[in-house]
Amino acid sequence: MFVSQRRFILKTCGTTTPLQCLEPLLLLVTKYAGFDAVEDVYYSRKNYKRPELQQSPHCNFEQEVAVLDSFFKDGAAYCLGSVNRDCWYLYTLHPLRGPRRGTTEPDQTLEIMMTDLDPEIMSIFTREECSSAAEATLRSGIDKLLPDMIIDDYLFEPCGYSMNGISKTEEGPKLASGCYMTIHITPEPEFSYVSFESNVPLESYKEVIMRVVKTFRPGKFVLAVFANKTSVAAKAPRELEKEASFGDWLRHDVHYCRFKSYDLTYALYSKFPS
Ligand SMILES: C[S@@+](CC[C@H](N)C(=O)[O-])C[C@H]1O[C@@H](n2cnc3c(N)ncnc32)[C@H](O)[C@@H]1O
Repeated sequence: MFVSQRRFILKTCGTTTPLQCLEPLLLLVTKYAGFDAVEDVYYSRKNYKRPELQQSPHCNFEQEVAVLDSFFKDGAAYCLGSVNRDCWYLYTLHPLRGPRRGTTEPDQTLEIMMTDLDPEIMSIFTREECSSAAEATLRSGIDKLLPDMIIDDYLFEPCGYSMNGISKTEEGPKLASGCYMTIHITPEPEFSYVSFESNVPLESYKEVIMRVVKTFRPGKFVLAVFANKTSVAAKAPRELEKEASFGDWLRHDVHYCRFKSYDLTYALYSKFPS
């Protein structure tokens, strides 16, 4: 969970039920932070491998949307990608119509959702191979993905890895202060999955994406890149729309979307025919 002055970011996994925190979260924000309106919401996830194992309302996106709609009156739900294969669901407020309240401070997000990962790399994220999270961070090269990050990492027993990073604010940072990156790794070969997310402001994400996919070597990955008009990354969604490959990974699907103040590109790449 990342908390900043005007925003919460919650990332969960497994069979957690993040939408159930909406009501208490909104109450707490009103009571303790004095905010009286929600400026925007981004609820997103990749399609599940085994949706039937989830708990309500997360077994299907329609149920999730119904819960979100009960809180927000101007929400819009999207599915990008192929509904019978790989896709990515998004619920957000203020699609294209209506006045937008609040500020338009620069904002951008890069998400890379990777599946079918190289077992040799995945073995790093087990207690058998590494005795500490710090060792796994160094051996995998996670520490080199973005410069100047203070990393809080965790290696699960017997396997699994999570890290949260915040950019350093002193020593003349190469990155803007307050940037985050977060990586979560499920190394089990039957359902291996790695998610990477960051709000680092860059004009182009091509190099970071290449570093990330070379580090984890997925068979397949989904990209989602958001940027608003005031961001240095404003042109990044358009740039990625044109990117037919990343090294050995070929693109199989792409969508470019325009929202009121954000542009978004979704794309699916794989090493094999999809
Ligand atoms: C990356 S973790 C989930 C991370 C979660 N978002 C977090 O930071 O708490 C998922 C991987 O860790 C393993 N794991 C081991 N113990 C776990 C636990 N107590 N909770 C969640 N995952 C666990 C799972 O088998 C899976 O490979």
